[in-house]
Amino acid sequence: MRIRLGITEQFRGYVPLGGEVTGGKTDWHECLDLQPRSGRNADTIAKAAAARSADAHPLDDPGQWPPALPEFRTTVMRAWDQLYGLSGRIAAGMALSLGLDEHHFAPYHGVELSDLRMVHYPPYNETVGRAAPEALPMDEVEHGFGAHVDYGFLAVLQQDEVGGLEVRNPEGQWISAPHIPGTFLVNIGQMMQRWTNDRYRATWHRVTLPGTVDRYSVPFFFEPRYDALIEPLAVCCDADNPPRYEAVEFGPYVVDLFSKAYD
Ligand SMILES: O=C(O)CCC(=O)C(=O)O
Ligand SMILES: [Fe+2]
Repeated sequence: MRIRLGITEQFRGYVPLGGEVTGGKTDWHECLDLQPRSGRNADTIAKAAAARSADAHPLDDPGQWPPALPEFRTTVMRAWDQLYGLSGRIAAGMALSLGLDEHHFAPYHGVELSDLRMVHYPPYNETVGRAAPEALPMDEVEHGFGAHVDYGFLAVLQQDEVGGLEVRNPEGQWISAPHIPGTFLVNIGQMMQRWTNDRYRATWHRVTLPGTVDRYSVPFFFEPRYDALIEPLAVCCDADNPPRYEAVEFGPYVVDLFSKAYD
């Protein structure tokens, strides 16, 4: 397929059923990752980010779009802009909650690695599994999406009413996170945990194996800039609670994680 993630040399595009592995197990979902032309390795992402002009839309790339759906592009770009704006407002609220200026995180926002993802969980059965592009080993499939934390700043997610998303509470129990009409579910990502020195923990979440109906979800991953240096905030550290994390540059850090997830 022309826009398959693996062949586009981008961390974006179509990922077929069986094409994603979480925690060592093959997941039961397919998805489309819509994100700026960012390149497959740390160097090309950095160059693309530096060269991007202010008036070009982050998703403005003809190679990105399924050719059979001409209106898809306009709709997705509009959704992208709204979700990016909403995420920035949530980040401002989080800054205020930490006693910081509301604009504190603004210099760290970045379009180049942010990602609008459309996920489909087909009904789970042997026939679909055997016919999947990666010919799924059915005895190894345990989840629609295995337990994980998202990498970046935060994720703003919409899901249909089918259900199956679970989050882990501080006691280690998995609790259901059902569809609530008119709301988004917001997951904290790893970088927010590092910034806040564990005051805000990244949300462990997973999706159970689907039943007999299709499930759809649309997470938007709001990520720091490629060159954002993430280190514990002074307001979250003191003599009794010293910094627990080294500083990391987000771009190279996440490119390394992506490479392990898809190759
Ligand atoms: O489908 C969902 O509800 C969750 C998807 C997810 O966790 C992800 O894409 O990182
Ligand atoms: Fe996730």
